[in-house]
Amino acid sequence: MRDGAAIQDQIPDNHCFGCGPQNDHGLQIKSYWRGENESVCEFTPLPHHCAGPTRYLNGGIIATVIDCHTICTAIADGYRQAGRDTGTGNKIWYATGKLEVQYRAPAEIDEPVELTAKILERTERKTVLSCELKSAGRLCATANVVAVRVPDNW
Ligand SMILES: CCCCCCCCCC(=O)SCCNC(=O)CCNC(=O)[C@H](O)C(C)(C)COP(=O)(O)OP(=O)(O)OC[C@H]1O[C@@H](n2cnc3c(N)ncnc32)[C@H](O)[C@@H]1OP(=O)(O)O
Repeated sequence: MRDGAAIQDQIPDNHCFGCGPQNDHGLQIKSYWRGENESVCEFTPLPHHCAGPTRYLNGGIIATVIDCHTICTAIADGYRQAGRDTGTGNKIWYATGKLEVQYRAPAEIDEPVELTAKILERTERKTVLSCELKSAGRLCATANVVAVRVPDNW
């Protein structure tokens, strides 16, 4: 179950490799709210996103999708906290201050990965999130992320 349109399709001017709709060479992940403090994302790897063995997903790609899913969640939450629809009015941007990933099991290259992010804490300057990544129902990575509010000219 997920709520509304993709968060990334509501954030303007995003050329990010992982989540920017404006980046034709990027991963173009899509994240959706699931309730108040949780968001979900499903990403289908391509064969060239592999690790050394071609059957497993590259760890950098795993970090990137976790990074982008959580930071976009923090951005959308920033708009919610401001009482605005995502992407309306003055831009709200967050950058990754900290991204800590634990790789618990390999993720299959030929299965979609499912990400669930949770907002644990928020202040005016930062949002702390956790994230789980599953492949074929197996927990493959967990992460803690600190998203830091940055000016809209960052
Ligand atoms: C259209 C836009 C769509 C964008 C989507 C992008 C998704 C992908 C996101 C990325 O990949 S962004 C690229 C990777 N990240 C960077 O390049 C960030 C580089 N670092 C910085 O620019 C600055 O260090 C940063 C903005 C993160 C923080 O600098 P500040 O001087 O503004 O922060 P400050 O030191 O005042 O700390 C603000 C709060 O954040 C906390 N903080 C900052 N860095 C931290 C850190 N590394 N770990 C933990 N907490 C951290 C800090 O403790 C503090 O918390 P409190 O308010 O509770 O005291």
